[in-house]
Amino acid sequence: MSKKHANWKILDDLYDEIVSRKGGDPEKSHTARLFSRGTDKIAQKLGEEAVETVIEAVKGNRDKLVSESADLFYHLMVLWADQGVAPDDVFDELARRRGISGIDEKKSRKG
Ligand SMILES: N=c1c2ncn([C@@H]3O[C@H](COP(=O)(O)OP(=O)(O)OP(=O)(O)O)[C@@H](O)[C@H]3O)c2ncn1[C@@H]1O[C@H](COP(=O)(O)O)[C@@H](O)[C@H]1O
Repeated sequence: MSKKHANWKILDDLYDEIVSRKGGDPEKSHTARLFSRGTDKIAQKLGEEAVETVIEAVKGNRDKLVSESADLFYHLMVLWADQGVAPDDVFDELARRRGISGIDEKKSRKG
C-alpha cells in the first residue's frame, strides 16, 4: 500500500473506531463522553478546534498547526458519526465536484 493510501486508511480506521464508541463508557473513552454530551457540544468543540487551527496558521506556528489540524479532523469525524455521515459520503461529494464518479459503495452509518 502506498503512503498516500495508508494515510487515508488512518482516517477511515479512526472513523470506524469513533463509531464503535457510540454508547460506550464516558469514563473510559473521550469519544464516548463527547457522544454522551450531544450534538451541540460536539459542534461547539469542532468550532473551537477550527478557531484554534486558524489562529496557529495566522501566527505561523507550523507544528501547532499540524497538531490542531489533527484535533480538527478528529472532531469533524465525531460530528459526522453523530449525524450519520460516512467519509465515503464526503469523498463522493468531492469526486462529484471534480466531475468524476465517486466511490461505488456508499454507506451511511447512522445509528
Ligand atoms: N484522535 C483523537 C483525538 N484528538 C483529540 N482528542 C481529544 O480531544 C480533547 C480536546 O481537548 P479539550 O481540552 O479541548 O477537550 P476536553 O478535555 O473534552 O474539554 P471540554 O470539552 O470540557 O472543554 C483532548 O482530550 C484530546 O485528547 C482525541 N481523542 C481521541 N482520539 C482518537 O479517538 C480514538 C478513540 O479514542 P477514545 O474515545 O479515547 O477511546 C483513538 O484512536 C484516539 O487516538
